[in-house]
Amino acid sequence: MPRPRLTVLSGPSGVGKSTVVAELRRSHPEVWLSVSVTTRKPRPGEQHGVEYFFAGNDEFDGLVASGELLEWAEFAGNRYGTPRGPVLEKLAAGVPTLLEIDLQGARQVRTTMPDALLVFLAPPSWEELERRLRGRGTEPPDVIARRLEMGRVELAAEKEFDLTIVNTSVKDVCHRLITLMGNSPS
Ligand SMILES: Nc1nc2c(ncn2[C@@H]2O[C@H](COP(=O)(O)OP(=O)(O)O)[C@@H](O)[C@H]2O)c(=O)[nH]1
Ligand SMILES: Nc1ncnc2c1ncn2[C@@H]1O[C@H](COP(=O)(O)OP(=O)(O)O)[C@@H](O)[C@H]1O
Repeated sequence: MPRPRLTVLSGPSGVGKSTVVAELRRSHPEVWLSVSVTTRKPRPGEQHGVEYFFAGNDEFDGLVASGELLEWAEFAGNRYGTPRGPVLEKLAAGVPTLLEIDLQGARQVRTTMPDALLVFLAPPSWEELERRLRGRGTEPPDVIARRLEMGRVELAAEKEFDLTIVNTSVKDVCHRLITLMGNSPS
């Protein structure tokens, strides 16, 4: 049986990562999408245990202290982390697994799980990235400015990834990802 592949999807805020993950959840239930823990407040429509596990600062501190996170990072004023146990269980059970995490998290996974495939999701252009982030309308202008600043840093790190997919069409991105995840690491 081919080994299942741990795949990481990263890219600047607003590029479409959540949209791609939501489409994968709908169209490819055979892929397991890790649910991260975050100290960020839920956006309208986000459900505890679906998009994220929403946690307080003390709870997050506890998870870090007890080593329950595979990786974690602070991003734009909030903390985010991947629960370790479920990821290892799914991989051991042969289930293709996807983490949608930021650049700092991707770097940690590169070190701790060197077989992982690191995929960078890129916008068609900087202008389109700004348009998407502003168009989403979920953050106030100061938070958008901060995320765009982070976005420049993330875009500069593209070459650290195994490959780049440009998010022009969400369906095409999903198709590429599924194809990649079906191929065992050589
Ligand atoms: N390191 C790490 N980053 C995460 C995790 N979960 C989400 N992120 C990243 O945190 C950043 C902010 O996520 P979010 O607040 O949902 O905003 P959005 O990605 O702009 O919709 C994104 O780059 C996510 O990929 C995680 O478990 N670990
Ligand atoms: N391929 C695409 N074409 C046009 N708009 C897109 C595309 N992918 C995502 N979007 C839109 O861009 C905005 C940001 O997407 P989102 O998934 O929230 O990004 P991220 O999770 O990377 O921050 C959303 O309004 C989303 O509907």
